[in-house]
Amino acid sequence: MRSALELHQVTRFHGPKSTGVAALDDVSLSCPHGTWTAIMGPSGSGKSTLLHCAAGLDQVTSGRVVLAGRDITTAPDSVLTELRRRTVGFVFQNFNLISSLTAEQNVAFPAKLAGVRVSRNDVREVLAAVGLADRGGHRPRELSGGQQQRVAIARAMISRPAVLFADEPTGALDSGSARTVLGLLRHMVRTAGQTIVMVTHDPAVAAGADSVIFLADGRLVDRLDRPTVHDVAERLAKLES
Ligand SMILES: Nc1ncnc2c1ncn2[C@@H]1O[C@H](COP(=O)(O)OP(=O)(O)OP(=O)(O)O)[C@@H](O)[C@H]1O
Repeated sequence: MRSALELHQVTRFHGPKSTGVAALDDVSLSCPHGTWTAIMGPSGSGKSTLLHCAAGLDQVTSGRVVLAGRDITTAPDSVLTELRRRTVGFVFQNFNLISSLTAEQNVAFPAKLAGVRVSRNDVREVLAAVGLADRGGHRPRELSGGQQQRVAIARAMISRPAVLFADEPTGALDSGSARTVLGLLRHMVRTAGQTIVMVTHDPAVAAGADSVIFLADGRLVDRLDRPTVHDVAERLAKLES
């Protein structure tokens, strides 16, 4: 099976070589299509840097990144911009919805900005898929945190991204809403074959994924397939001690 995302010996250095920091150090990783990968590790271990390099938001110092079959390592800005619009989707901790726009308008807005035509039907379909068919006319303040995050997921999904990147997608949610959002992500992987790459600090969230990779000091140091909350928490505690 071809991978949706591949990192080959990726290093990302910040600052001058003598005094700088290797935020990522020789990381190789393959995420097959239709799988959900969680990235964990202590604070400062390189999780966000990995996500940003994988999504084409940051450039690697050495190594290669192949996203949806395309080597993006040395791609020019114009290609990366196009890629961000059409090939990847992003979901962040704080939803990043526009408060003056309705849920439907929020979902359609980035696509419109990118000059991509989306029909009202497309918007309604994707909102229905996240269980918000009856909330399209509501503004963010009229929605719960979990509902706002589901609007953000619908917004990311409308371009049918090859990879959905999520940075602490449940970090701002109560446990009930977090469960709903995680259930939705699981459903997207299982029924639509969506590929997800997610950063989280929470073992219970990581245990929803198919695999968990662990970073420490920029290096990929461990991996769990079919993770349980207990196993994830134990491995993480070992890295943090
Ligand atoms: N722009 C930058 N300039 C210099 N150092 C940086 C820069 N960005 C990140 N770093 C360093 O690279 C390392 C990895 O940072 P990164 O944000 O990827 O870690 P993280 O695992 O996501 O951390 P956290 O869990 O605290 O968000 C850290 O030591 C950080 O200080």
